[in-house]
Amino acid sequence: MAPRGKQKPAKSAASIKEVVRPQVPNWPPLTPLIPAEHLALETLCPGQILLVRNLFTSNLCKAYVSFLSALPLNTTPGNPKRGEAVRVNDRFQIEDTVFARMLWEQSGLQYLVESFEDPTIFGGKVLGLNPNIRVYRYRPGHFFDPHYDESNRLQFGEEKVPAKTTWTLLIYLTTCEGGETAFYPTVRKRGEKTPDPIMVEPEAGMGLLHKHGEDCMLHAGREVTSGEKWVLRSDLVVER
Ligand SMILES: O=C(O)CCC(=O)C(=O)O
Ligand SMILES: [Fe+2]
Repeated sequence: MAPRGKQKPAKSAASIKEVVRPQVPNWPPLTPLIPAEHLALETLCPGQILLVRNLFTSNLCKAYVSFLSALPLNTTPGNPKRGEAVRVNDRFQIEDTVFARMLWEQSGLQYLVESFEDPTIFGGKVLGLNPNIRVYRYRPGHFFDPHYDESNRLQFGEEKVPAKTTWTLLIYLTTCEGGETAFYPTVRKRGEKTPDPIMVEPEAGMGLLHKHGEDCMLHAGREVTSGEKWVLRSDLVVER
């Protein structure tokens, strides 16, 4: 007989798969929504930061926060890898092509991006949203230190089109105190005064797009002081 404790119960193929690839969430439907023609992509910083107010209605935000609260969120440890920004929040991450497509097509984002006055700012032919969906919950005391977001290469869609991410998408699902997304413009000429940071206060339902990759602005998620800040994150994907 094998010594006690040496034998492990055999895992079925299904349970191994679950460990490696968590099941995709059964996301709530994207309704109610304001028709896309009634929304607008506002420029906060030309070629760098765009905002869409009421991308999600307050009822939709509430439905999402209640749904997301039941997901297995992981608290990110405060010890990042070398070169990574300190980030303290609770997060959930999933590869979900179906949801990414639903969010792109149904929320109004596709319409807004494709009808934007200067489509060149997106850095190529926009294909949709990154299936790498992230959910963040920041509780009081949580924050994301200053960092740059990288552009990632991927094969997009069933046709595996060579693609890359060019802009970060954040959708704020709550309004809270603190928790601003702060952007730090760089000083262009020597001796010039450091410009004030551009502060975006989380507003339930607001979408934010900001350019990332090589000319990403340094940015941070400031500490939440009261309430909870919930964010859905993806990226714009373009052909490469
Ligand atoms: O939560 C925020 O305000 C910023 C999030 C962020 O910078 C990121 O996801 O890379
Ligand atoms: Fe970021």
